[in-house]
Amino acid sequence: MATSTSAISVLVNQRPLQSAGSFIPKSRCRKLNFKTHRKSHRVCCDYSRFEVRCVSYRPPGTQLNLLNEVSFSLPEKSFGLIFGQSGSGKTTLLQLLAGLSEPTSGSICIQRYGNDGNPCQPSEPLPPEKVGIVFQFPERYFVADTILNEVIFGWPRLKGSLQLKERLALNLQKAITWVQVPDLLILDEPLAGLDWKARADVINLLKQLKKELTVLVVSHDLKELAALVDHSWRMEMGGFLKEELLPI
Ligand SMILES: Nc1ncnc2c1ncn2[C@@H]1O[C@H](COP(=O)(O)OP(=O)(O)OP(=O)(O)O)[C@@H](O)[C@H]1O
Repeated sequence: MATSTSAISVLVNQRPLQSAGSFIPKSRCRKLNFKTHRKSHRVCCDYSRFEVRCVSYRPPGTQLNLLNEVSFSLPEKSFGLIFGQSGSGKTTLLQLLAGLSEPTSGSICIQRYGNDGNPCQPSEPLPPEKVGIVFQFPERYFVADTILNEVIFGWPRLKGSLQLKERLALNLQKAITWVQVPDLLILDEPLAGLDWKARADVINLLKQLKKELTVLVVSHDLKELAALVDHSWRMEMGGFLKEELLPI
């Protein structure tokens, strides 16, 4: 069973990876009139973080918050792990990060910092196209092994349309290359239901991906992922998140 491995491939491997450090060009200096600085001067942005600020979520038509003032941040090119009891709200949080639902309050953004540790630009909302998501049950969402095959799945399969298909496929390939890899990759239970070989493959893949992008994982498999983890949080029942070392 290698469902999750192929799902990650669907989202990532078919596209060229960004070169290391391309998330924010090193020491990109801009002339800014940024509010935290009293007067306009040269500001150097050295690194960035994905920041979730005081996010609460209540599904439309319900009376209960699934997430309650969740705040955390993840530096670029680091590996974060969220663990916690079933039903505490972990998947709900990932869905907000991927832009599949909107927070009821709070914000999800990218904040760039200078080498003095202060913000060097106003924060920007995290655009959904910068986020790749591997769902807990990818087989429910995908039918093919590559993005290209997935997208052209419904295309005409008649003999005579081969040329048209080739042309469309070429255009698609260009579009996919243009979109490139996400900056933030989130994975919901990437090891669940896999045999030992597939689990080892996914862990190796995550190790490689961590060099290229920021990774956030929700998992119960804490021991197997521990070596990769830079930051971890526990989601408590009721959708309360707190920073906590892995309990292993
Ligand atoms: N649209 C919705 N409306 C109402 N309740 C919902 C909705 N979506 C999820 N829930 C409930 O919110 C809670 C959190 O669900 P969520 O799937 O985020 O938990 P989880 O921590 O990811 O659990 P698991 O580890 O089992 O995947 C659950 O009790 C779930 O039933």
